[in-house]
Formats: sequence, C-alpha cells, structure tokens
Amino acid sequence: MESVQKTLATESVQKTLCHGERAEYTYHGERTDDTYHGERTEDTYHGESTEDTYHGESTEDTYHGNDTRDVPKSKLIDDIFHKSKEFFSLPNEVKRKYLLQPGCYHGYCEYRKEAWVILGEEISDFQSTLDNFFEKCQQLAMRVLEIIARGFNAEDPLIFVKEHKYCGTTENKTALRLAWYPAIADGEDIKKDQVRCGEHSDYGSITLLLQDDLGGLQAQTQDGKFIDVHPIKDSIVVNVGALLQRWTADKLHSPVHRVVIPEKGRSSSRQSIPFFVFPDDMYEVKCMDGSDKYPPITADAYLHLRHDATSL
Ligand SMILES: O=C(O)CCC(=O)C(=O)O
Ligand SMILES: [Fe+2]
Repeated sequence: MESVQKTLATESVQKTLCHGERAEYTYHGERTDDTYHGERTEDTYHGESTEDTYHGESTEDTYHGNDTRDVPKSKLIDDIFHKSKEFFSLPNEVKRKYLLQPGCYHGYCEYRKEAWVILGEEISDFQSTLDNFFEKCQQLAMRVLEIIARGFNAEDPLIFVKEHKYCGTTENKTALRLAWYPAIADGEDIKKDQVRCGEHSDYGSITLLLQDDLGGLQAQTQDGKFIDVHPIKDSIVVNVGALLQRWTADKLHSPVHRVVIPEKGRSSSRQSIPFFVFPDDMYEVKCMDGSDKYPPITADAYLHLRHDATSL
C-alpha cells in the first residue's frame, strides 16, 4: 500500500455561496489491520446511536440528532476545535503557506486562491491531533455503519463496514475537514438570506458532523422546506451521503443541507468539523436489495461525477 505524506488541504469556494475557509485533511497513515474490530476507546463518542439516531427522513420539524447531554465531552474534540481555531486565526500570509496544488482537492483554501499545504507547523501537535482525531472518527463511523446495517437486519452486519477497509489510505477518499466561517464585519453588505455553504448533499456513505453552538446548519425536508439542525451540546450529527442512499436503494435518504447565517448572529465566527466517509475507491456500490434502481458505480467514479457536475 502506498503511504504518502499526510496533507492538510483546502477547497476554493464562491463568496456568494460560501463565505468561509476550509482546511481538509486526509490521513494516509499505516494501516495495521484490514478489519474494524469495533473497539471503543476513551476519546470516542459514547452516544447511543440506535433509536434516537437521525434516520434520513426529514418530514418533521425537528432533526433527530443524538442528544448526549449526559456524555462527558471528549478532550480530543475540544482540542481539535481549539487547534482548528488557532490555525484559522493565523495571519493570512502564514495560512497561505499551506495552500493547495491545482487538481487536488485537499489543502487550505482561501477565497479563490489555491496552492499546496504540508501542515500547520505553527500549531503545536496539530499533525498528531489530526491523526488521532481522524482515527477516532473512523472508528465511530464504522460503528455507525454497522448499526445502520443492523437496522436493516442485513444478513451481514458488516456489509457496509467491510467496504471501507482502506479508509485512511490513498485508496479511499474519506476526509476530515476543518471549516471556519469568519465573523461578518459590522457594516459588511450581506444579502438577505445569505447562504454561507450552498445547498448540497454529501457524496459518500455517511458524514459525521461536529459543529459549535452557533447554529446555521439547515436540512431540507421532503416538502422542500429548510429546517434548522440545532446544535446539541456534545453531540455529533450523522448525515447520510448520496452513495449510501444509492446503496440502500433510497431506503435511506441523503438530505440536502446548507449553512446560513448563524442563529446567534453574524458577529461571531462559526466552526464545524465534518468527517466525510467514503467506501473504498474501487468498491462498486450496487443496490443492496438487488434492484436496479441505480446502476452500479465505483465510489471513485461517483465522486468524480459529482465533482465534475459542481465545477461546470
Ligand atoms: O458547516 C457545516 O455545518 C456543514 C458543512 C457541510 O455541509 C459540508 O461541508 O459538507
Ligand atoms: Fe455537507
């Protein structure tokens, strides 16, 4: 397996749609084992993720995030938010050292500027915190995927998990993004209903989304209305991605979502940390019910298709 330099990366975004900065990180560490053993460690999220979990239906007025108020918050989660904030608070010329190469979608991104990044060496233990966090997110994601399969009474509860075995290597597109939505300066001219991250659905199997307490995330219901996905303290939103929707032949729905100006106003910056989970690049996603509702497509081909569609 090719092992490559760990990278911190970003995407370029249009200010009219998304006024923000992003740093995207893919962990290409050494994989020690091919199978996920379902082990949980201290830093992992301990929420129950069965009945209360969001089931991809968005017909009601509330979004069924997992409320884990009784769960002690992980120090690692505090660290990652803190270090992300430190990184985005660096002077622009320092952050620009980490801009990304053309043709690659990982790196630090500033509005309409692109270049490449190695890592934010100005932030102490940034790399190791990112590595650690990536691994914990990966473990949690595999647990969630197993629970989803069990929810389907799938003959093999690892039906989804086992197609993510290259997660964290160059053969799988799973990525961690640190997102920073800068505060809007007093007097800055912002359109009414300004969207900060445009309407989209995520591409992969699932996304684990950590957000701060500012709000602003909205999901679209089946009747087309956008509803707030209120931040719930110490909780993680699990979002169904488009590939899992295909895989489950629409039994799970991948909701369109967006980020608007936070409920708590425009004068604070907002932070979120999505962990985008993908099946292995070469895995051909087919409808698990044996139907031909969607033609088979590899995860890699699907990602390219979606990227091409959005860059037209
Ligand atoms: O910032 C957020 O809360 C969500 C961002 C998002 O949906 C994405 O990056 O795909
Ligand atoms: Fe998203």
